[in-house]
Amino acid sequence: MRVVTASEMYAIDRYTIQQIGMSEESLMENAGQAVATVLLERIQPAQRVAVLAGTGNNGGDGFVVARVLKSYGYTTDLWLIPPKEKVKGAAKKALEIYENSGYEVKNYIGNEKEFIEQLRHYDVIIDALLGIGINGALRSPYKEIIEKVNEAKELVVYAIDVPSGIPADGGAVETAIQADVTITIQYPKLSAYTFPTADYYGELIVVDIGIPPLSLEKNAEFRRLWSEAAVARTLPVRKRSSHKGTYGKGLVIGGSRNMTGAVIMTAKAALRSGAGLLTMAVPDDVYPVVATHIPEVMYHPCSSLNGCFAGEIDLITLDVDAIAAGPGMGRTMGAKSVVQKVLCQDVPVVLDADALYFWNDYVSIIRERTEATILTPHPGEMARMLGVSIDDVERDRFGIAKQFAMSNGVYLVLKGPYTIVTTPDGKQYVNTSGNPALAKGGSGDVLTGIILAFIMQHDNIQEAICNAVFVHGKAADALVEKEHSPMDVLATDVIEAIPQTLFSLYKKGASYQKQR
Ligand SMILES: NC(=O)C1=CN([C@@H]2O[C@H](COP(=O)(O)OP(=O)(O)OC[C@H]3O[C@@H](n4cnc5c(N)ncnc54)[C@H](OP(=O)(O)O)[C@@H]3O)[C@@H](O)[C@H]2O)[C@H](O)CC1
Ligand SMILES: [K+]
Repeated sequence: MRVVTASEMYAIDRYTIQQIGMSEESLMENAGQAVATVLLERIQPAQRVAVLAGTGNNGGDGFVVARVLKSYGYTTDLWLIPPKEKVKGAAKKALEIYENSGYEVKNYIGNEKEFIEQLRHYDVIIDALLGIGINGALRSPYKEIIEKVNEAKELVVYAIDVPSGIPADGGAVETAIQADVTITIQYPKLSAYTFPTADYYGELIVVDIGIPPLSLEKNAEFRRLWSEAAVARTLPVRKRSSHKGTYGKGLVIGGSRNMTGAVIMTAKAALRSGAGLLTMAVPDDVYPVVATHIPEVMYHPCSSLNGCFAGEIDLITLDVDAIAAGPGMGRTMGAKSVVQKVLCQDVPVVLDADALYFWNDYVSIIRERTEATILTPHPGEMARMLGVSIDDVERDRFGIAKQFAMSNGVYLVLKGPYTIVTTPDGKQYVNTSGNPALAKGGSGDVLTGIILAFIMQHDNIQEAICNAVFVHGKAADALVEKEHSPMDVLATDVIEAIPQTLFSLYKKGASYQKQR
């Protein structure tokens, strides 16, 4: 499933109309019919419905929906918010068809009191006030109407395309429809995957209105959801002839006197995710503590200074296939020097946490690298690396991630709800698993371990990273679906949930694995 911006959606519409030859009216009819099909399955015949329609084509979709619901015998009122003369183009045509079918329009203007009075008699509101054409802060009377609808908590609200008031591309929200369900036309919009806007969508349902894929390919950048089906399809298959070396020799670098747990979690997660052989490089001061925790790894104690890396690491003798550096290593000059040495190795490198701290000192080395560099910042780290505020990052997660990945030639994993993976050529993948249980210290360390293990087992780095992000979120989902609440889940619980998650994904992918 692809995700689009408002301007891409308009370009897709234009192309479909002008180059492919579908009429605007038929697209609107398809949109209204597709939305109505969902509504007919969900709304009970005894429920009273109000369709609230605005000036634009979102209102036009609403006219079609109101007509279909009435044709099926539903008690439905169509409230037209602007004066009728303001309705133009395809929406005007849809309104004519509605009226020619013998159905009545209720005008908001002049009947404001009646509207407010009626509101409490409805069970269901269909929000066709504003779609992707919203510009600037909400104007009267839309603002007041939306506030009244939101106040009536007993109403079930279905929004068409986007909850009215939400900017399609995401950003700050002052007033917007708080939908129970949003039925999006053809492709989800960015704001369904950024915050705070995503919180207004409720359940998201996408309906197809028959726009050919060619219109999308010609007019939209590559941005897609990475779902369970994609993971099941792309998980690597273990060959019967394989041995421990087949799945890579990985190196995890991290730890310091104050933070011994992070690197242990990274290593455990990597082992649970299929790393063939794993070595941990830790400051020799903390080696005795770390070594008691994991019997399955080899160790490479490094010289330490005040409990942290002193700066030396002998990477030549280690001979590894991929490296993850950062968890708990501290923000010292010694740590910086170790990371710089790591980046000079000709193997894929994952940098997380403290390894991102001295970003400006690494940029030039990273741009010269030929093997993959994978960075996994959370929004706070991303903001620091760019010298902007966290709000700036959150407001434009997609844009910022793309610009950063392309200009530095890295794979960027911008963490958060709906983690975005961006490849060096700017393709973007939105993760669809995970829940607030992951908003806890240690989550990122676990993800780094899974990524390290997956990039060693898969020859496609993008698929490996996307799958790792998905498995991490899915393991947390599995925990809260069974005996955990989102509050009590620990990062170590997530590691323990990796086996069942992989087990179920492999089962789902069994048919693909046979085909390969
Ligand atoms: N392929 C598709 O996706 C299709 C989508 N359809 C639907 O069309 C809308 C987009 O339609 P559009 O007419 O471009 O935009 P809106 O419906 O959102 O309405 C824009 C008008 O709303 C007024 N406006 C804008 N900003 C504000 C504001 N801040 N406050 C109040 N009002 C605002 C403005 O009108 P004025 O005359 O009042 O200036 C805009 O003109 C899309 O979301 C889908 O639902 C098609 O039906 C089928 C194809
Ligand atoms: K809407």
